[in-house]
Amino acid sequence: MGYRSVFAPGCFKGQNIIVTGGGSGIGRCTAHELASLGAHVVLLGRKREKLEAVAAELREDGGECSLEAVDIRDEEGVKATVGRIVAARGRIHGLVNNAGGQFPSPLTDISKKGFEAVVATNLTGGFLMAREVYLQSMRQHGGSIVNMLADAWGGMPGMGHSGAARMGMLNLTQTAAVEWAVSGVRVNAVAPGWVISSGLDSYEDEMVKALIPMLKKEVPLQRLATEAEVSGAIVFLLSDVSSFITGEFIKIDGGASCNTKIFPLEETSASKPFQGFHRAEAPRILGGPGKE
Ligand SMILES: CCCCCCC/C=C/C(=O)SCCNC(=O)CCNC(=O)[C@H](O)C(C)(C)COP(=O)(O)OP(=O)(O)OC[C@H]1O[C@@H](n2cnc3c(N)ncnc32)[C@H](O)[C@@H]1OP(=O)(O)O
Ligand SMILES: NC(=O)C1=CN([C@@H]2O[C@H](COP(=O)(O)OP(=O)(O)OC[C@H]3O[C@@H](n4cnc5c(N)ncnc54)[C@H](OP(=O)(O)O)[C@@H]3O)[C@@H](O)[C@H]2O)C=CC1
Repeated sequence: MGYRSVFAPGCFKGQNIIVTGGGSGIGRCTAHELASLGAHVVLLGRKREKLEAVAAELREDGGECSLEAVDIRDEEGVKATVGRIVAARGRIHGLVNNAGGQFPSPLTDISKKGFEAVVATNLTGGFLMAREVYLQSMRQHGGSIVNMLADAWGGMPGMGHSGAARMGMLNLTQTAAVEWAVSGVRVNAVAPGWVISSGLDSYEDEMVKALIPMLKKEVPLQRLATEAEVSGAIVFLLSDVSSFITGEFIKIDGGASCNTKIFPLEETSASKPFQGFHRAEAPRILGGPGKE
């Protein structure tokens, strides 16, 4: 039949792909996936030593990579960094806007500076990266951008600054997709729920431990995601398999956002509230008004 999967070995050969936050967690895992598929990965983050450690791992596995230390919130730094990458590599085929994070805190305890630091990290920084990559390479040659969101579809106590930034990033994803489609650039996003990653090391052990039973109650698949489950979706959106998908996002949340939470998960998974349910009995079962 001649069918060949794009995820076949070497399917990203000849492509230069920037992964921000490539020195740890989901970024590191994505970098491994892409390098194993033949891409030249440009690892980007603030701490050079973290990037060097991941670069050594990739090279040990036979992968190709380079690295750039920059704070994505620094406009001039981002411009110069993207300029150096284009000068060295010729063009940029893909950007994974993964760098980000926050500190958990109730809204009343967040200072203006703290709020702005989180918005700058999760929204402005991603904007600066995407804009520069577009202006300096993708506008001329096309490409694919994948932005990082989070499971922020409702209020999430302690994460108000981050949730606001991620929802901003969703609209930025859609707007960039529309404005840049004419240049052959696709812009999509992934929205994970909680992921077992190095990122969780920055949270207190007690908080992470408390999360597990909570997630079992709220997440239909009853666990946290793995880094590879997120990087798989990122690679799909970067690849030609998704060539007619733009302005879209993929939730990687084990079904959490589909769960209305009206009934406890253990009840709904067995459809217990509706066993033996007949429409005529609705007023009796649900307690609402109805015809006698
Ligand atoms: C909405 C749904 C979200 C779902 C999330 C699901 C789970 C997500 C998990 C993850 O994201 S894992 C990744 C975790 N990794 C990180 O968070 C690392 C990156 N984070 C950071 O670098 C910081 O948190 C930062 C604030 C985003 C940036 O740090 P920066 O070095 O620029 O800030 P500072 O100069 O240190 O501080 C600026 C400002 O912010 C206040 N602040 C910083 N940390 C805290 C804290 N722990 N508690 C309270 N306030 C904090 C800091 O105090 C500064 O403000 P002022 O005090 O000077 O007013
Ligand atoms: N783990 C989870 O449960 C979830 C994570 N996410 C998001 O996924 C992304 C990856 O998270 P994860 O791998 O778990 O966490 P990590 O903390 O391991 O990764 C975050 C990366 O972002 C980099 N980074 C942070 N701020 C900046 C900055 N200003 N400039 C450049 N690089 C920066 C860090 O590198 P350095 O320290 O070198 O700057 C780090 O490598 C983040 O955006 C995170 O918020 C979303 C939903 C859930």
